[in-house]
Amino acid sequence: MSREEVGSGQLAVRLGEEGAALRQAQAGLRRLQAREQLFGRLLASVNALLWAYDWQTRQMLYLSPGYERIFGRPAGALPDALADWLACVHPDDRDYVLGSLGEVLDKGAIERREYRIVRGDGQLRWLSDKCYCGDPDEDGRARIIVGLAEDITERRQLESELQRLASIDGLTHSSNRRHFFECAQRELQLARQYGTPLAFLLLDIDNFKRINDTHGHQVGDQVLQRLADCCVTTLRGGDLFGRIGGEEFAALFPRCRLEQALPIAERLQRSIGALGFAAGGETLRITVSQGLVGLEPDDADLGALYARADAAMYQAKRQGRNRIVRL
Ligand SMILES: Nc1nc2c(ncn2[C@@H]2O[C@H](COP(=O)(O)OP(=O)(O)OP(=O)(O)O)[C@@H](O)[C@H]2O)c(=O)[nH]1
Repeated sequence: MSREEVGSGQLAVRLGEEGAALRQAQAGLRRLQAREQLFGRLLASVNALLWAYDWQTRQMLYLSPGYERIFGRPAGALPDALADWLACVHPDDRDYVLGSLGEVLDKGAIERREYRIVRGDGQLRWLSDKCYCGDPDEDGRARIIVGLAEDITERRQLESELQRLASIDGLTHSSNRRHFFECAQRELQLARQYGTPLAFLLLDIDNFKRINDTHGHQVGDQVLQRLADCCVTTLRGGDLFGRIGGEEFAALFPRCRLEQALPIAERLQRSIGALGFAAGGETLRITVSQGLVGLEPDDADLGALYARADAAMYQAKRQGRNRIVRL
């Protein structure tokens, strides 16, 4: 075989090898492109936003297409995206968002990070924005934070509605016993802390059993509802009020001495006495007995205040009902 023939044979082999390598590279490229398209479709279809932020350069590196949908704004130029992001955060939550972003550098991950944003159309939305931080580079400097933000507004609304429902009395829509005493406990702590006065009132409908027995439970329920409405409108803004038993209600007057609470109890007595209920062709009137007490230095807890108000209220019953007894 001549030298020329050997040379052209080697060239053909090399060309063949290079052609195979090229086809392999092209197939690899097609697979990468297909995978990129798949990721693109996945990111565009999930109702969440993936993001990456370079803590070192203070620049957003990546925002998935969810940004436009969740924030209701165009993605804009990447370098400004963090500023854009913060501008959309509710002003009261901005410090928290920045602070927790820095915190993730120490903790490695923040699983619960919830705050409010204002969308492009002005709507207020709640975000759950978990974030994670990778290990530092070899030079120990570059820090990339990645995050997953989801719109959780509906969940937050549901939670607060459940909370509201768990704290109100289903019939009168006033605070239920548990919620009333929780709030009263907080007020008592504040009164102790700041040395301010506080008054506590128990109010019980007189002969309510007779109303039920004579006119039926429906009329009884109506009495409870209207009495509660009447108390809420008669009391002042900062006062607490709740239904703590069948026909028993309680009120707490923060920063109010016993003498200052008395005119309020008297006003309640008059407003309730003026209520009229249509029952069996006549107008039914109701009265209430009230026990009113003020916080005293010896009162160890809310229980002590409650016990004295209860004793005062039963004294009012024994004295003939339709009256206020102070203790
Ligand atoms: N309609 C109605 N009645 C209720 C409700 N909860 C409790 N009651 C009734 O309230 C009545 C309370 O009766 P008592 O404890 O004997 O008190 P009272 O008749 O008001 O008598 P005094 O308190 O001594 O004036 C009972 O008949 C209970 O059935 C309610 O949600 N709706």
